[in-house]
Amino acid sequence: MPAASSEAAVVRLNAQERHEALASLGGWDLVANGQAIRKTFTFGCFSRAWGFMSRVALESERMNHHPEWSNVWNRVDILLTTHDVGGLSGNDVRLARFIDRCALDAGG
Ligand SMILES: C[C@H](O)[C@H](O)[C@H]1CNC2=NC(N)=NC(=O)C2=N1
Repeated sequence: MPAASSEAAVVRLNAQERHEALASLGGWDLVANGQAIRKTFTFGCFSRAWGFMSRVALESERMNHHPEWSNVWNRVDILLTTHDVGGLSGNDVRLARFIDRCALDAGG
C-alpha cells in the first residue's frame, strides 16, 4: 500500500478561479497574461522592508513556494506565479494572503 501523499497536487487556476482569487486579495494586479500576480510594498525604511522579506522568506521555505521579488531601499516588488503549472495556483493565493498580513504588521 503506497504511503498517502501529504502533498496536495498543485493545479492551475482557471479564469473564473483567478478572478475570484484576485477579488479576495487587496491591491494585487493580474499580469503576464493572467499567469501571475504582482504588488509593490513600501515601508518606512530599509530595515522594515528587510524584516518583512525575512518573514516572507521563512514562510516561502515552509510552503516550498517562492516569490520572484526585488528590493530597493524601502520598496519591495513581488511577483507570484507557480512555475510547476505555468500559471497561478492556490499556493500563490495563500502566499499573497500571508504577504499582505506581514506587510500590515510591518506598516507597509
Ligand atoms: C523542486 C521544488 O519543490 C519546486 O521547484 C518548487 C519550489 N518553489 C516554487 N515556487 C514557485 N513560485 N513555483 C513553483 O512551482 C515552485 N516549485
